[in-house]
Amino acid sequence: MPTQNPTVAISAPGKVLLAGGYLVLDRQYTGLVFGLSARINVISGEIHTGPGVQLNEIVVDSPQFQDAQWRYGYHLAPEDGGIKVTQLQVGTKLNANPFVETTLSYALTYINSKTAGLNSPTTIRPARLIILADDDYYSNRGEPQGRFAKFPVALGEAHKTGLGSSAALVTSLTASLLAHYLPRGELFDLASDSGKRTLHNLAQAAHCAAQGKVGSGFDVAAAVFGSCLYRRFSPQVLSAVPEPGAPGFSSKLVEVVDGAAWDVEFGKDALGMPAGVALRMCDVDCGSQTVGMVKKVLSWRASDEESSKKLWDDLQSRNVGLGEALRSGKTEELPERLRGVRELVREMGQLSDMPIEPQSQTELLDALSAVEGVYGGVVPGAGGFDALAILMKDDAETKQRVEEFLVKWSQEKDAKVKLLKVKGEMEGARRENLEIYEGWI
Ligand SMILES: Nc1ncnc2c1ncn2[C@@H]1O[C@H](COP(=O)(O)OP(=O)(O)OP(=O)(O)O)[C@@H](O)[C@H]1O
Ligand SMILES: C[C@@](O)(CCOP(=O)(O)O)CC(=O)O
Repeated sequence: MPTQNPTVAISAPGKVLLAGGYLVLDRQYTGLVFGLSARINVISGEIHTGPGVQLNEIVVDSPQFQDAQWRYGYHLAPEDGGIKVTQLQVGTKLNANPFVETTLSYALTYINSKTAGLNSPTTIRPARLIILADDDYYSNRGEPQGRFAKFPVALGEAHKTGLGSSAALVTSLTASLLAHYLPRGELFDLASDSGKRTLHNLAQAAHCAAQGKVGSGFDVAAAVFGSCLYRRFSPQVLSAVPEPGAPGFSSKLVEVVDGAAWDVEFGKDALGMPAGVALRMCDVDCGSQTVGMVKKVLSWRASDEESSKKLWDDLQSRNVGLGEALRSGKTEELPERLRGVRELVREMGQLSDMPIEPQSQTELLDALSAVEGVYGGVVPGAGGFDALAILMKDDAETKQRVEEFLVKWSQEKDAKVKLLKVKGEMEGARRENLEIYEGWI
């Protein structure tokens, strides 16, 4: 009788790129990356074949959202194509989820190769995976149920707050599959450095494939390792991986994931958060189109290499100074260092004709920075209208002052600005105990 695969729960944090947006796309520069306490959780468990469940079927549920279930068949593709995953049509709806589907193809192919002695899809038994997201990932949430809110809408209609749900999802889903099918201590142990590296490499490959572009990967790095001083991997590390199911996909994927070409750096000791200081996120209920912004800024950089290099070098130096002040606990330096970073970010926006720190965000940041107990803040990552990142004293009085200020600001400006529950945190992906999901699994 085959042994049961263990029911496993793994969570991964969201992300905020406090400093280094755009620069971190180039390996010459680094980014101050913080994990966030808003986590994406994936619980894996067996499903028993029976009426309605095919022999080779994996079901993925996102029970917080309406109609959010994806069912997949899978088979071993010929010519070393790995495990090919195909979404099964249920009724008339076939709402694809590229992040889930691509992650299944990549992780199951890697897993199958690692149990290659059997070289049969039966080593990958049917499973059910449940995705639960802390509610700060989306603005329009319904009734909270413990850490997890029920959302009154379909996933596609949820207002994202830009905390990196896709990277956290791909990471926790990858880790859950690895832990479910490769028992801990034999071929995969998330608690070990080698296990985290395997998870990072596999999740980066899947996330970049699902997104259809190779970003810097800081978001997956945060999901795996938590807060760190991040230097991206060389894009060509992933360039030779074929499509899932294509000849040679399996061998190439395993060669890349297990290979030594990953020149990525995660300076865990190079970044920290001083005691008594909290990184908080301020949602402006809007959002940004990162891809278009990146294209415009990089086009400016290419068109004006000399002055853009000087600006980026100066900004890198100010970003490093901010990271140093945080690591060493020099909170008295934070206001000036945050102002210095913002000044060059605004200049980059002006020169590239891309409002990285739009006027309305400038006004809000300046006003917030004047609230007692607030050190300052930035438009993180690509900037625009995603949630702001602010550094403030980690005490109830400051939190109350900030929330009162935001209520007043929202009324005066006819805006919807609120402090999210989420906080910066150092830890990356981790196993969770099942009891925190009571009522959901
Ligand atoms: N709870 C969830 N269940 C299933 N899929 C999810 C869930 N949350 C996010 N996703 C997947 O991730 C996608 C959102 O990723 P996207 O890259 O657009 O934004 P993000 O990663 O949340 O934020 P950012 O702007 O920081 O990248 C959704 O379209 C969906 O495919
Ligand atoms: C602009 C960029 O440097 C950061 C994007 O950050 P965010 O998605 O806005 O949180 C792109 C990248 O690093 O992949």
